[in-house]
Amino acid sequence: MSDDMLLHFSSNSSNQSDHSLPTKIAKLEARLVGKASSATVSQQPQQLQQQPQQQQQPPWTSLSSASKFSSAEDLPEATSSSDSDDQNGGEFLIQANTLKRQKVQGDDNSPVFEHVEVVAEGRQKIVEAVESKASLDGNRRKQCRGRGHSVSSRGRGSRANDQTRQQISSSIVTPPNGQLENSYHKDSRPKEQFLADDRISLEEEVTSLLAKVTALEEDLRKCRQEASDYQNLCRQLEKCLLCCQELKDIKDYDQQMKPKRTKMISDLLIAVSKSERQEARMKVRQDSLRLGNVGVIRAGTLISETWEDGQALKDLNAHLRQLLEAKEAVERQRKQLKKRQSDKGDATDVESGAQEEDILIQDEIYKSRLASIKREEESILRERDRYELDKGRLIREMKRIRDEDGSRFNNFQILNNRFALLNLLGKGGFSEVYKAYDLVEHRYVACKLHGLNAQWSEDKKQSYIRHAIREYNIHKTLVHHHIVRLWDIFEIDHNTFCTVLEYCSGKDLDAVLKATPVLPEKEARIIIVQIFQGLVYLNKRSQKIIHYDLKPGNVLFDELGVAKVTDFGLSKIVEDDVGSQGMELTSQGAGTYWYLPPECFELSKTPLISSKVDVWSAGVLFYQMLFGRRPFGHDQTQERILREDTIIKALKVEFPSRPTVSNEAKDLIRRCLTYNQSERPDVLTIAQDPYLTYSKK
Ligand SMILES: Nc1ncnc2c1ncn2[C@@H]1O[C@H](COP(=O)(O)OP(=O)(O)OP(=O)(O)O)[C@@H](O)[C@H]1O
Repeated sequence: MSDDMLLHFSSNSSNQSDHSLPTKIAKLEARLVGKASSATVSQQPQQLQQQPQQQQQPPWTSLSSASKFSSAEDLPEATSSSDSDDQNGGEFLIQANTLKRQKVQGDDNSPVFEHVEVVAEGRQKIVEAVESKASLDGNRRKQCRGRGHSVSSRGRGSRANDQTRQQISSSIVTPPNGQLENSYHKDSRPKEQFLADDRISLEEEVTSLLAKVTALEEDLRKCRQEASDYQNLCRQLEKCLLCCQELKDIKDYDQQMKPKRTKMISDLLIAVSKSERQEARMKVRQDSLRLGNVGVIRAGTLISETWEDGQALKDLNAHLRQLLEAKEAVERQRKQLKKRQSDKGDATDVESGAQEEDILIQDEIYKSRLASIKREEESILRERDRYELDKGRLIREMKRIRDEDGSRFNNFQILNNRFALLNLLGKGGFSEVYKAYDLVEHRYVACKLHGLNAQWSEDKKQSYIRHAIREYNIHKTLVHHHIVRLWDIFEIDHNTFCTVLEYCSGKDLDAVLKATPVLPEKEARIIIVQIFQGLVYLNKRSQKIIHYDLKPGNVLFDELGVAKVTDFGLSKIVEDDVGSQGMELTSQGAGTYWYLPPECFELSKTPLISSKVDVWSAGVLFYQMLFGRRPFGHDQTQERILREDTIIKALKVEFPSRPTVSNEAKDLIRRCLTYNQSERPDVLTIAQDPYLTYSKK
């Protein structure tokens, strides 16, 4: 039995049965032969060194033993790096067996192990011989090993370098048995040739090892960088955690303080609103002294309200009467003068010449006086117009105050734990609109409180709510600069719900036109352009919308004068399957008749409508801004418009001679008020009109 077989046997005897031994040896040999190819060149010198010993023993036996012993230097790494001989190849199996052999040797000095020692000596010699040859490249090799060791003492690189070192060791001093055996038998080249080959091989190996070491060093550098990054991250994380804690503390504090803060804000808002209410009432009192007041007339059991003019109007009217009297007196004098002039025929030439000049001068005086009276009269008439406007505003403000006083929401409630109601902005058909403050978003809003009449049937209430929800569903999706935003909707009680709208602090267009019935064309133009921009938005959505209720009261202004369209209560969603003629108008009769087109008054069949309804309404609005009156049925009531078919007869629009308005503006109005629906442009077409664009020419 060879040394190798013995060693193998002894090392495996504790945990393997004898019958596996031949198989293992065969396997081992096969591996050694298989692995030899890469190490062949480097192993050749060893083979040469070992030749004397091999004369007494089969060559593979002693060499394989030598291999085993040389591997023992790296034993800890070898044993720890793997426990699978399939993975590590034959030489690793041999190393493991060597360890076990040493253990057995300590226990028992059998002749087998004496023999092994001899072989070990032989192996030592081979190692020395190889090392002395390798010393040709010694410095580089040392450098390589030195670097390997320095790296091996640290982290991840250490394991890699251990492997490298093991490779160095095994590749230099542990040639596989089969390979050496083959070389021994087949290779008969001169020694120098082997040495040279060995040197080249070692150099190559060293180069490759150096490259590996460099790669490992790079790995190490990256690891260090990663470690340092990780530390930085940890520090940042700590800071973040601290910040989070602080933030949490602040949030907790904020939460604690929130009710207090909310109370403070709402108290302040209430105080401001109360003083605004007082101021408003004081102003109404003062104005009514000057402008007039609402009085009550009793006629039997009937009590009705009437307007009693104030002192300002009385004074103006007295002044006008005086002027009229003065004018009449001057005109009487002028008549007499003219009579004197016609009577002068009897007088002498001299007398006649003097009288004529006198009459002419006198007449000039009267004419001049009349002109001055006229000027005064005009001025007083202008004042009276102003008075009428002030009176209208006063009446509206009085009504607002009365509505506010009568409202059940006038005591600064906070709705939905969020909206602090302040002062009443106005009252519509079925709603009250309050200025309010959003305590969550911290902005002013308009809360529209829809009250259902308690007397209404459940059906009517449900229908109203359905209608409002429909309006909400349309309106809430609209986000545009020229459309009032709808923020929220919620129920207040069984009979009341609230919609929350963007607050527009300016007047609505209705109030603007009541204060200034005629707007300069420039101002009217920019307003209509904004309205059309809103309409274009409504018609460019995937779900097109017809507003259907465009009128001055539904155009609001924010604090910067930006116009915004509101009130989508009558608006219609144009469904995808609607034909080119438009959708059916199911809510005929609704809307404000001055602003609706002829097709909406069609009675013979269900009218088909489209965005052209809004084009007509915008045309009416623009006309009204420019000329101070509506083009059709201006002085008529809604009921009369319907009765007299005013709009159905509105075939052609006429323009007053004054004020002067540009032809472009008139053309736009004519296009908007095209009687025939099929010929009238729709919103997207009319929006292309050059008058509605401001691009530089
Ligand atoms: N978002 C808002 N911002 C500021 N004021 C508003 C807002 N919405 C409405 N108002 C004002 O509230 C008042 C009442 O508005 P509302 O829409 O209820 O009246 P209306 O249009 O006259 O009535 P109706 O809608 O029943 O015809 C008006 O003076 C209007 O200017």
